[in-house]
Amino acid sequence: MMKVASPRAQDDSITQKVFRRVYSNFSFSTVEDDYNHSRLRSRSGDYGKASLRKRGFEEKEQVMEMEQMGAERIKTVLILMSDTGGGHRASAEAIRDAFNIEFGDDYRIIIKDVWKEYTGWPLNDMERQYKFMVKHVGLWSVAFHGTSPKWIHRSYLSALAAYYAKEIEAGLMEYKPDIIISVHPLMQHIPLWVMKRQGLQKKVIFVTVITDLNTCHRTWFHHGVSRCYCPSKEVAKRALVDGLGDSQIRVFGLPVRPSFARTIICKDDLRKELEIDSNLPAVLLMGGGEGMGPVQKTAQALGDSLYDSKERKPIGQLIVICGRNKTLASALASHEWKIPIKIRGFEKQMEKWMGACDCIITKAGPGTIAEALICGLPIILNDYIPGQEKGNVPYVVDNGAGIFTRSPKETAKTVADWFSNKKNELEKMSENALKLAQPEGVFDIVKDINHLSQQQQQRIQPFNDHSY
Ligand SMILES: CCCCCCCC/C=C\CCCCCCCC(=O)OC[C@H](CO[C@@H]1O[C@H](CO)[C@H](O)[C@H](O)[C@H]1O)OC(=O)CCCCCCC/C=C\CCCCCCCC
Ligand SMILES: O=c1ccn([C@@H]2O[C@H](COP(=O)(O)OP(=O)(O)O)[C@@H](O)[C@H]2O)c(=O)[nH]1
Repeated sequence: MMKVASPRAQDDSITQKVFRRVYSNFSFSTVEDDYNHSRLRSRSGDYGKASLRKRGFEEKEQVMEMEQMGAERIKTVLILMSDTGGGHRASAEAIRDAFNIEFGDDYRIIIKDVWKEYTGWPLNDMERQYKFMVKHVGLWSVAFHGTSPKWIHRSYLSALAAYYAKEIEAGLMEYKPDIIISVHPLMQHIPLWVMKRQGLQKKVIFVTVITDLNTCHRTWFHHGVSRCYCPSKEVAKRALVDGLGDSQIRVFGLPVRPSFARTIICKDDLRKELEIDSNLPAVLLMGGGEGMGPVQKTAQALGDSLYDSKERKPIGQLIVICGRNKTLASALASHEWKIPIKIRGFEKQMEKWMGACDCIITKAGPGTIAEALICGLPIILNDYIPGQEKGNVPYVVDNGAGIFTRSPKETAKTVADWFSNKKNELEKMSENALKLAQPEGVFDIVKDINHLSQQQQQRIQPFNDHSY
């Protein structure tokens, strides 16, 4: 059951609304540059302006007619992401959904991996190379920390930008964005460079939404952005140290899909729907979008610890979400289990699975952590990727929302205790998780972007009034 967000205040009359939009469009489209395109011209052309001036907005019918002719100005938002892990896509989708809920058709949202679609090797192959590197953690650690100095990552990215300049430019310009949102650490430098080359820095709003909770890479912090949305105070401090200004930084939380924030969770109903035993406590075990970390060993240990061999009955049940890791799913399916278990692949409605469970075991992926906090799930972190995920461990543990252990046996014992003689501990951690959660963060982000966009329109408008 979804709680629908209350629609935006509709205090403007339709005439005012159309006036505001037609005028701001016109201003935008009179600026002479390659960026103007036929869609904008036809939406905001001379007919709109002349007719509005002549008739002074007296006849509502004519205004309505103009709206039908396309005077209504839809803004295009291009979200740049890459499927290196599952978190960037989840955050991009969260932002898209929040725009739709808050602003309806006012914004057209496009989510793209411009690298994959428009460039060649190695940029178009990041997913595969990233998977390889994080499997060999030493290699990833060297790459992550070795590219931290600005001069190193800038040189790399400049070389790539120069090599693929035309392709990337074509890729970005195809969508004619009014606003670009990057949710990826490697998607600041090159797009901003393209925008500078095109003279678009003042016309296209560029913002970064950081999807790491603490020890993020320095490529996230680019001085040329209008806003850098930080999910936590820790990240905001790093942004300040890296030279971003107060006016650029906002701390609203990591963007989580509105289905988490705006769904009323009824555990019993969810369990019925998902065909999960309604009487036994349930632990959710996962490892990000790729099913990474010690999932198989942990599942086996839980199979033992959640079975009371004296009473010959289970004291809990296990849900394993393997994501895109098919090998893991089939290995688990071939095992014999003494406790109720569900083994699933990539799930689209994670809010339901989290809502149906009592605690979660996961690697320290920021997306999964932020979602689990919203669902009030105590978290056992059993792994982290060196670099960007390392800081997520103290973020959870120091705030009393979970524990960290790499040992599958210790993990399994902790869950068994939580489900039997340490229920109070589980409850306390659940309360702490809810305190740390920021379910409205994604809405605060899109509202702020909308505000930026309105401010920009107002800046352009006076110039236009003079020029006409
Ligand atoms: C003395 C210097 C030696 C340096 C060695 C140089 C090797 C260069 C090779 C690779 C570059 C590595 C880039 C490191 C910076 C990455 C910044 C970062 O935080 O990346 C994280 C993302 C993944 O996102 C995270 O996923 C997590 C879960 O898995 C979690 O969700 C988290 O929230 C996310 O933030 O990583 C990437 O996207 C990296 C992909 C790069 C791997 C492919 C390498 C080769 C392919 C293309 C070249 C890319 C451009 C190189 C420019 C590097 C400049 C920093
Ligand atoms: O079957 C799955 C497994 C994971 N996820 C989502 O993928 C994201 C994983 O992001 P995280 O930052 O935790 O880790 P990553 O996959 O980036 O390593 C989270 O939003 C999960 O809810 C999902 O939607 N379905």
